[in-house]
Amino acid sequence: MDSDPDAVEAAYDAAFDQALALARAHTTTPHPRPAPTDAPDPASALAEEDAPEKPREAYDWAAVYDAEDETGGAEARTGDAWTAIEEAWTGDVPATETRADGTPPGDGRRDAGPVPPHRDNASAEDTTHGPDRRAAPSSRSRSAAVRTWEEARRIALRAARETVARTAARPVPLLPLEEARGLALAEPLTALTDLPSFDTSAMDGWAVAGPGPWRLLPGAKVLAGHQLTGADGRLDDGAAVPVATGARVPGGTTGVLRSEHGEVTAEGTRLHALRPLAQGEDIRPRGQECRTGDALVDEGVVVTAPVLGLAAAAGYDAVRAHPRPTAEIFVLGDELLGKGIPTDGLIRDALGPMLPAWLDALGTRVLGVHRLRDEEDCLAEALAASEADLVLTTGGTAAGPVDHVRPVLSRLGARLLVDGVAVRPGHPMLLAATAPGQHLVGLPGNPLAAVAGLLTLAAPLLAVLAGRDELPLARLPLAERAEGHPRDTRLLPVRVHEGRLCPLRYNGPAMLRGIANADSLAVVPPGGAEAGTAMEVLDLPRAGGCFT
Ligand SMILES: Nc1nc2c(c(=O)[nH]1)N[C@H]1C(S)=C(S)[C@@H](COP(=O)(O)OP(=O)(O)OC[C@H]3O[C@@H](n4cnc5c(N)ncnc54)[C@H](O)[C@@H]3O)O[C@H]1N2
Ligand code: MOO
Repeated sequence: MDSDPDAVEAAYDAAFDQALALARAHTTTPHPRPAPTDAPDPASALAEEDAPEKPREAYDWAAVYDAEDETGGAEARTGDAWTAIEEAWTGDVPATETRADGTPPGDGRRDAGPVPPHRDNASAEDTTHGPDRRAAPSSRSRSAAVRTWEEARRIALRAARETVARTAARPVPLLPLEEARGLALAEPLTALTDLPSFDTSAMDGWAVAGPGPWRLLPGAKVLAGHQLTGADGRLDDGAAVPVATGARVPGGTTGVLRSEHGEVTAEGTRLHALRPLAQGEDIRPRGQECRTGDALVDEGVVVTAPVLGLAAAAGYDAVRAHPRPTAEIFVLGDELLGKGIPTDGLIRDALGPMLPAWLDALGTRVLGVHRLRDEEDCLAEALAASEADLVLTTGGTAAGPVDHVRPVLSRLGARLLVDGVAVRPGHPMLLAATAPGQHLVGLPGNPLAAVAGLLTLAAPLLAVLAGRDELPLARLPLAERAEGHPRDTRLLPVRVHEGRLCPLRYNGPAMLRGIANADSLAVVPPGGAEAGTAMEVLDLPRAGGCFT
């Protein structure tokens, strides 16, 4: 892209006008209404409270997408654009009942294969049990209506909770501290000792007994990790002994006089205080931080660097922690290059390098990243063979000629729990139950849309599978107005500056420039939000997985 700002603006203008024309033209195109069906919708049956008040329409994603994609840097005009796009949506579009491949039932677009036998161990509410792995090609999987962003997250959480409930008997390993880093504690960390475990000097100076001046014990001192030398381990009233920070103070000590607050006279035998010394001053009493058996850290808290330190200080060599859930990534697209400069209509795969780092930070063990060609059989084979707790695909979630994710899920008998989310970018994202205890998140190919899918569906699911505390979303005020989508939630890359959220440019679905410079994603409600409004923010998992 031309780096001249005027040229960029002009390009956006042109693209935008074109998109608007497309969107407007689209209002005249009637959408097919799917045949009604009485069959229950598994994801709707999942929870009554998750059901949208009324079914959302199936969007014409192409028209909307075209407009959105080109406007990442030109937010000022999006209000008008959204209005026009909104008009384009008012056509005859309801399609709440679709097959997993996105086609209405009975349109004969693809032969989904024979109906799989009914599983007798799973109910319609079951969000965890997909078909048996490598099950025979099966019937269509039926989708839910497009979900709100909040509903989608709740469904992902619930799906994971049900999986956990079914596998609760799985033993939780006792892991050496160094192996527990990044995992969630499976039981509370309770102190195995008092901390400090002895009365400790907080300063370098002298341990003194009673009021001064004091008599210095000849040749005696107490260093950290050592006993009092040259005395019987106790200080009598009126006595003092040099002491180091961290040393155990001798019995009888009433305070520690800092080295800069004392003066030694009479050829090293007398100690005078240069300022008053309070009773107990600069002594850390035994048990000041905790007593043996006190709860130090709750179950579900991630073992971060400070938790590791605290566990060690409190006497632990090993802790019980939830093993990392596993994930396997399938990056789809014939256009993707693994290295080098993009050329000849080919582009670099941006998701293969990005997702493992984030999954690692989300507490996941990534089993592999595989780039697959846009071939249905190849995808079906790969998905059926995966043993990961969470399978992630990138690309192929839309309705193009090589968008195979939904058809393949249908073929494998997977059940769509979330089939499109009212969020921008990323609305073709999906969540499916693919096998007992296994889920699949289909991330759209557009890179920022993939990030949105990762944080909307995969992050809550993985948090539960990893036994982690569910982190409440933080709220911060907006530094300026955030443009929103008229009807959908918008996830907007933001930087936090002086405690306020500053929206970033280059936030189009195909762009990573905004998110790469972002601290978080702001959850912008439909219609946008004015400066000063407190917005929910999604923390971006920090790559590296150190949680420090
Ligand atoms: N007829 C329709 N077209 C589109 C729809 C639709 O519903 N109907 N949805 C649009 C929306 S919204 C999005 S988002 C994308 C989703 O597309 P897919 O998930 O099918 O992804 P692809 O078509 O494979 O790729 C989209 C875009 O992203 C680029 N891409 C894909 N993978 C990568 C990667 N690993 N690294 C970098 N870039 C990647 C790809 O080249 C495309 O440009 O579909 C819209 N169209
Ligand atoms: O435009 Mo799409 O919304 O990137 O998912």
